[in-house]
This record gives sequence, structure tokens and C-alpha cells, in this order.
Amino acid sequence: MGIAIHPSILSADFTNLQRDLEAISTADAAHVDVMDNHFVPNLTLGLPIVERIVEVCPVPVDAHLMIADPDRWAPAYAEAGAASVTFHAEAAAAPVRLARELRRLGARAALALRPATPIEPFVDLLPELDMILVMTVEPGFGGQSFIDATLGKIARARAAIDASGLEVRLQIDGGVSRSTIERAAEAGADVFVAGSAVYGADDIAGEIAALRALGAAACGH
Ligand SMILES: O=C(CO)[C@H](O)[C@H](O)COP(=O)(O)O
Ligand SMILES: [Fe+2]
Repeated sequence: MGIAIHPSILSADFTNLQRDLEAISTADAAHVDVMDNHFVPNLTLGLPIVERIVEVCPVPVDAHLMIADPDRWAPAYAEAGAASVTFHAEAAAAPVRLARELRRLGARAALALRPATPIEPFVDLLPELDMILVMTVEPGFGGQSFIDATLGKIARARAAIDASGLEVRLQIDGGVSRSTIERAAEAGADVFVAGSAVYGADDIAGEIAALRALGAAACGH
């Protein structure tokens, strides 16, 4: 399947969002962080803005929901046209039911794990999922440092996915840059979210290309 680069618009200029979406047209998807000030101590944007982003975005929308009660709120993001909808394992009451509902609505279903949440209890859910997101920072803010202690979990998630024989993507999110992407790719990640590294670059398309090249070269699968 190859690797994918998903710039996070958390680091975009929200007053020039359409311009900053056009700027990532060479990426594989736009990562949109929805935060509700309950599940995480930060507030970003919600459904009406995601609906509009889907309409103007030149690439598919990857919605990362850092919200309480995703069982109630996540399906609307699939209905809005997000290509994938990621909800947190720590917040979902019925993850299998929710993943099935997201798929029924035409989105890819993804399960996110905070840095301290183990992968093992969720391995049996892989057939219900299109992607696992291993958070490599504590969710809530952009610009944090990559947590190296998550590399073991990335490797264990990769082993579980490979053993399953399923086409489940393994995304990481937080602190991804030219200096961290190779070790995450070596550990087994294949979808890389990068906010500050992409939008902080003078040449956004060049940064996406550089991350893609480094990740692809280090990717062992
Ligand atoms: O989910 C997130 C934070 O909770 C963001 O997607 C992530 O932090 C991206 O920002 P950066 O690449 O600057 O770390
Ligand atoms: Fe995110």
C-alpha cells in the first residue's frame, strides 16, 4: 500500500483555511483534529466546519475525533463525507458497533489509542477497523515532542496487523518530523500525521515530499 502523509490542519492558519488546504494538495489526506474541551483540554472545530472543509478540500479528509461520547457524535462526520473517522478507544462505549456504523455510512473506521493505552485489548477488533492510530504525543495540542516510548507499541501493532492478514493502516500522530519519521516507519507505521513540521515549513509541498521519501525509505514492509 505504501506510506501516506496526512498534514494536520491544526497548524494551519484558520483565517486562511482554504488557502492552507490547497497548499497540501500533494498530500494523501488532510488530518482534521476535532477537540471538545472534555476528552482533551483544548477546543478546535466541529461538524459545521468539517462539512465545509470536505466541500473545498483537494484531498480526502481524515477526521481525528478527540471527543467524549463518540458513539453519539462520530457518525455525523461520516455523513459529512469524511473519508475516515477516527475515534478514541478510551472514549467509546461500544467501539465495534460504532466502527460498523461508520463503515455503513461509507467512511473508513479507525480506532485511536493514547500513548498509555495498550494495543493488546483491541487486537481482536482489527477485522472491524480500517486503521489504528497510535498517538505519539498526548492528544490535545500540536507542536509537542515525539514520545519514543510509543515505538514498542507501534511495533506490536504492526505485528498484530501483519499476523491478521488484514489491510489495516497504522497511523501515528504527534511530533512527526524529518528527525522522527524514520524510526516510526522502521517500527511499522505507514500513515504519518504531521502538523507543525508541514505548516511550519517555508516550502510545504517540499516538506510533504521530504517526509514521504524518508518514511518510504525507512519503511520495512
Ligand atoms: O492530534 C493531534 C494533537 O492531539 C495533532 O494531529 C498532532 O499534534 C499534530 O501536530 P504536530 O505534528 O505538530 O505534533
Ligand atoms: Fe490528530
